[in-house]
Amino acid sequence: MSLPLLGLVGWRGMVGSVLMERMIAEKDFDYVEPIFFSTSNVGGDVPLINGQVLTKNEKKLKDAYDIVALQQCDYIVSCQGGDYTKEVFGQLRNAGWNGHWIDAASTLRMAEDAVIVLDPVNRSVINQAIVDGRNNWIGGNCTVSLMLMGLGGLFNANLVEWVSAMTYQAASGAGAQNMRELLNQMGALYQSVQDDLNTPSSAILDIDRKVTQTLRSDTFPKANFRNTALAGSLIPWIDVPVENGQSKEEWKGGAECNKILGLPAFRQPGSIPIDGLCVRVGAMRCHSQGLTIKLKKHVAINDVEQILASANDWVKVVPNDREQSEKFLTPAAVSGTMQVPVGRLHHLAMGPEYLGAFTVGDQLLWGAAEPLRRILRILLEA
Ligand SMILES: NC(=O)C1=CN([C@@H]2O[C@H](COP(=O)(O)OP(=O)(O)OC[C@H]3O[C@@H](n4cnc5c(N)ncnc54)[C@H](OP(=O)(O)O)[C@@H]3O)[C@@H](O)[C@H]2O)C=CC1
Ligand SMILES: N[C@@H](CC(=O)OP(=O)(O)O)C(=O)O
Repeated sequence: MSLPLLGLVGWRGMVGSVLMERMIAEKDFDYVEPIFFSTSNVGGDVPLINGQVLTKNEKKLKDAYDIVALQQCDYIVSCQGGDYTKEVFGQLRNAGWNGHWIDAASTLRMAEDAVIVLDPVNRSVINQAIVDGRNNWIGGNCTVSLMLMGLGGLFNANLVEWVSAMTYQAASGAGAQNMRELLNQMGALYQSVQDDLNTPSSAILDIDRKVTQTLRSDTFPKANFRNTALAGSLIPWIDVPVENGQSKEEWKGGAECNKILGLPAFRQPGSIPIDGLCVRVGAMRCHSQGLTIKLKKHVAINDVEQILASANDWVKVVPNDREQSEKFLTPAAVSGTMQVPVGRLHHLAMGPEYLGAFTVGDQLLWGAAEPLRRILRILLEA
């Protein structure tokens, strides 16, 4: 029996590469015949992924803008970005293609017929959409998905009145070039004071003065971060401005969370207010979030921990203890892993229903690639 055809677009980018690794690890290619598309190397050889040729028949890269070629696919997964989706998706549907479109880009997320996929949190929404014959499946914003992976238990138990999320987002969310630039910035700072650091008697305020001069100098590498330093600093704005003083990244918190949970649209009666400030920090690929959660009632911390821990297989409750927080609740500990630790759980001074929490997650795994490969498997098994 022939396998369903899976078109892969954007497989060599940063998100796409993480997706490929995860699909190989989970043996997803045993269930599909992949067809690799390219926007830049049409006719080139299909890639070796982890040393393997994954295609059984098609050995050349197809044109990612060739609607007829795309139409042959039963499923298309795109990690190519929003501009590609804007250009191709409408043409494909207008040409009568009714296969499953699975996409990492934000373009279609809020479209009425699109489902934002995060199955450990919204499997019931996905199941209903399958019954309804939906075929547009979009991965959520990384910050949103990671918050829901961490806090899903409280939302599912209908305990959340509102959430304020203060984020600490990694350079990877801005793209591969930004990760490189962050490291170049770190290197430039180090170089500017290398001799002083090697001299134990040097004065720390002199070192600091040189670092600040370097941060502000015209030659500091910062083109990708819109001429702003990230290393040794932070950037309190992510993505374009929208209404109400929010950045688009902040708007996504409310808009996407409510949609993922199957609740009324953000700011409509019955939706959960979710808002905060999104900040870029010098982490590589883990987004962290400091959360203030107003619960609908007081819930004992032991019960909160139990509700959170039992929500999915990846959330890990870290006891609110200094050593364990330092060891397990950091980007350094979580990077490259599937775990989503949540900790610093305690009632806040504002009152017994106010809960403080901190969560960390890899924004390329649960924040981008993993929900896509999981919806593919769900659809293949449906
Ligand atoms: N970065 C993130 O955190 C997240 C991104 N997304 C979405 O995923 C999309 C893709 O993001 P991301 O993977 O970071 O983008 P990349 O820039 O890493 O890759 C996008 C495409 O750029 C082309 N490309 C050109 N030069 C290179 C190169 N040197 N190495 C690899 N690819 C290259 C490839 O297309 P081709 O092979 O056709 O030339 C590739 O598919 C985003 O636009 C966004 O919509 C979603 C969630 C999180
Ligand atoms: N905006 C996110 C990354 C991202 O790609 O988000 P989205 O998938 O919503 O465009 C960040 O900067 O960390």
